[in-house]
Amino acid sequence: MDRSASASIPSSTAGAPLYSFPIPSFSLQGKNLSSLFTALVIIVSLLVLEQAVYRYKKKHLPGAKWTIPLIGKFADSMSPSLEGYIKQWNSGDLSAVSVFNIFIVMASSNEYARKILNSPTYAEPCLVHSMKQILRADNWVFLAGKAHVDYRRGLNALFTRKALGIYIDIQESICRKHLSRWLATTEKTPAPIPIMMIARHLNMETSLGVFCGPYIPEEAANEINTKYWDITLSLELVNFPLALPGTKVYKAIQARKVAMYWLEQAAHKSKIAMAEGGEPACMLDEWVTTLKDPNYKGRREFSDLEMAMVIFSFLFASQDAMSSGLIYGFQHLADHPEVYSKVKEEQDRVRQGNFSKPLTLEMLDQMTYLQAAVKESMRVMPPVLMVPYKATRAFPITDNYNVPAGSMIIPSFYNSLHDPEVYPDPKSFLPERWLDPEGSANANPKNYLVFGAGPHRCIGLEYAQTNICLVLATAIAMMDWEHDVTPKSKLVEIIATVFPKDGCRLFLKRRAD
Ligand code: HEM
Repeated sequence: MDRSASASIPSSTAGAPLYSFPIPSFSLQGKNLSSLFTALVIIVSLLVLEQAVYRYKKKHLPGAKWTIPLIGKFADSMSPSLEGYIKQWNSGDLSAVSVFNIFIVMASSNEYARKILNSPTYAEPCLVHSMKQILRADNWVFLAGKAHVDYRRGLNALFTRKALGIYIDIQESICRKHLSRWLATTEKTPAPIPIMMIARHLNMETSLGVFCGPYIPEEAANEINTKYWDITLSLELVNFPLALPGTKVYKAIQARKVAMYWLEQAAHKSKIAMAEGGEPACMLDEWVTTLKDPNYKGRREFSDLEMAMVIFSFLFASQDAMSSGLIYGFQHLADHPEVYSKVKEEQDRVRQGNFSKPLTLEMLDQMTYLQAAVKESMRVMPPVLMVPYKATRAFPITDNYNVPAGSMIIPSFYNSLHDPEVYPDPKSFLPERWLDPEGSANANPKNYLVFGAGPHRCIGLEYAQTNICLVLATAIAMMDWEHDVTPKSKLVEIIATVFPKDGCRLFLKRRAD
């Protein structure tokens, strides 16, 4: 038995000298020395190999010459900043970083961003690393090639003009309900309110209302809304690799389970309601009805689980991006009184002074200035800054650079949307640039990457634009707002998408007329 002090005295013994902790003793002789030496050689070799592989993959691309061992730029990816990204994008049309030994190529120019989005043979969306765990690996969004094209074709029926016409009443009534609550809050305490979280709630209830209609009770919508924040928080470029209890990904998976429970129930109820001859009143109903149409060509049977996964993918794609678009819509209008008053004049004209008349798609079509303002708001501050793709094979992106197979390759949209050749004075919020059909903004639609491009281009883009216009039009019908500008208003918080750092604080006042 070892009688040495270090082996026998527990470390918690009061008064025990520091040296008496049970530190494993290495006798620096013979076999132990050679094991230690071997271990050191292996570690150093692995570290050298790591650097060599990074340098080999990076070649001449701009980026750090060396990568921080094991973690790379993990710390930066934990607290991303728009300024940091802009610096990276401006360092070259293509640039390299490594995080947790995932080699990442950032593409900032319009040419390369579009090339990635339009090259399904070489690259496919990988969203962020954790997404397969959160969305489930069998979610349709992870399909590739023909399987993806066919599946998506069936879903297009949910975003036709006819379908959008069904959704509009739901959108408007939920919007009016929420805006009335916002006003009631400020009437109690006339302080400015940060709209970030309440706009997210409005958006969540609208999405669930549009997607699932009466089949999701309000308590469920509230529960999903609260839990969903865990999903948003988990959307980091690179997460801790294991979904252990307590990690962000683990919490996000629990939140998905709650949402999926309600969505599956909703799919089931919609099928029953439509089988009983009900009229379509939401997206699920529209889908179930389309599948029964004798002229419909495509797969006809979808289980409740499959339908729930599709609806969850829509929720996932829309909750953060749409909330960001909405919040900056409010902020940009408040910060530009000349634009705000033109939007108000247009509302008066289109609604002919009747602000309680229900909105229709035709009325929204006539709000061309508001549409331009919404388009411009998302150009200045694109909700989605970039979309991570993965190189499925060596991708010859330029004549002298192949993105190595297995790398992350991230097209970013910011530089395309701030190209001074296409959008003169790119940082300024100028809706007028969209009013001239011959102007450079309209002449270069390839630069407007707010909704991506290629086979994975946002399927919900018309619905999204309509909804942001509808919320702002309804808000103008019900209230006036002013921005409580703080030192953080112009700073950008990146939590999956972009938000003003102070949560966009607004003074709200019920419209007098
Ligand atoms: C302002 C709001 C929105 C923005 C800025 C936005 C932006 C985007 C972007 C950038 C992509 C990736 C495109 C690509 O890889 O090329 C995308 C994909 C997608 N979006 Fe949206 N989106 C918004 C709202 C919505 C809504 C409301 C829905 C559904 C109702 C939706 C559903 C989807 C889906 C399903 C995809 C993946 C499509 C596929 O892989 O085929 N999005 N969106």
